[in-house]
Amino acid sequence: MRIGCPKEIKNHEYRVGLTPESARELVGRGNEVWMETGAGLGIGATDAEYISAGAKIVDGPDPIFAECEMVVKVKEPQAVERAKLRRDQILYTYLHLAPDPDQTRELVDSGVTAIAYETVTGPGGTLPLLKPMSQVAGRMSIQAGATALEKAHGGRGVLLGGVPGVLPGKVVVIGGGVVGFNAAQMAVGLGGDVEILDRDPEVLEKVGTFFESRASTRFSNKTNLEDAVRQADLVIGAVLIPGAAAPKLITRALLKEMKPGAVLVDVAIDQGGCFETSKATTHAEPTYVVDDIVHYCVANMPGAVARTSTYALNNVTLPHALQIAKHGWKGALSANPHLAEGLNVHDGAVTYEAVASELGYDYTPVADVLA
Ligand SMILES: NC(=O)C1=CN([C@@H]2O[C@H](COP(=O)(O)OP(=O)(O)OC[C@H]3O[C@@H](n4cnc5c(N)ncnc54)[C@H](O)[C@@H]3O)[C@@H](O)[C@H]2O)C=CC1
Ligand SMILES: CC(=O)C(=O)O
Ligand SMILES: [Mg+2]
Repeated sequence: MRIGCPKEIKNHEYRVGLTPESARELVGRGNEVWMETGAGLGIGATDAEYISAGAKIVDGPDPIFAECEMVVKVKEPQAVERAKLRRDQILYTYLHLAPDPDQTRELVDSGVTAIAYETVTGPGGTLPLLKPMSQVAGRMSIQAGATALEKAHGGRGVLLGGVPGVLPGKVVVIGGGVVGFNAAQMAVGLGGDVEILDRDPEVLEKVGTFFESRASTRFSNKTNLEDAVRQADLVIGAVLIPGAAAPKLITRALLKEMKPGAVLVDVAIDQGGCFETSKATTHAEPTYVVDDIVHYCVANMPGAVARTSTYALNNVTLPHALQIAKHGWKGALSANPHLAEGLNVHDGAVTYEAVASELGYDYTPVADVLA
């Protein structure tokens, strides 16, 4: 198969879909890999490294979108990229369609076969292609939140770990999944006063057992959540209902009851955000203030630590890319029901139920397109 990897163009996105090592694996199994010139520079990988891995370097994204059977990316295609997608082409990347009607419509209109990393499943309902980026974003959320808490960045001037004789900052993590767990690990490590809320008793048991007395846990209902948020210096929004838009758990009215200068980090922003006042920001301008509360809502947090993130991402995306390249998308998805969960759009149809119901499309089950 001819596989292409364009340079990412989202604001401050430095990751790349394929590392030179991944290109080498694909080429070694008889595939062609076309890399856009400079695609790997954000992770320190030069064109020369891709060439020695067996890839071909092409000028600009156009040859990739025009001539490759599969396009491997990191972020959702931006509008100029969507205009280049073709029927009979496979797009393999993060999509986050539920909160993004424009992207969904243009993917549907293009006829492309779009496989979303974030909805590919693993055993036990896990999301193995989202997991490494959630680990990164969870860990980064505490760094970002700690910085935003500094006065010069609009925060209330609280050091998360406190100092001897002064209490630490209160960190409230909403959602104890991968992002929440990793955020809690960092916050505990810094000496913060950490509380984790979730509504899944098994998640609460897992984090409770792991953190023991180093973090407290509470069931996430409206009363408990509001009580925790009122006390917080830093709130991490880390909830997910797979494929669906995030529920709005902190209303604008509740902001007025928070401590002025407190910080909200909405990691769930790529699914629309879990705070009513969240709107996506970029690494260039990551924060804004509403009612004295600092909001950090960067939708591609891992892009800032591109090298770590790209290698972590390729570790989980490459095995499926190899299968798609070997068997074609239909063969690979038919053989692997977990990968089939990744199919969001095919030949003008929406094939992921939560996206279809969120955005008012007819839902076509993946089984129907594989038949
Ligand atoms: N902004 C960014 O750069 C990045 C964002 N993300 C996003 O972070 C979000 C979280 O991802 P993961 O941690 O991997 O998901 P996960 O599925 O591992 O964890 C989500 C948790 O939220 C809990 N939850 C659902 N509704 C809740 C509620 N009402 N109250 C409390 N908890 C609730 C679930 O029980 C689950 O434990 C996703 O939207 C993901 O796309 C992930 C990576 C990067
Ligand atoms: C998960 C995701 O959207 C990201 O890593 O940017
Ligand atoms: Mg994202």
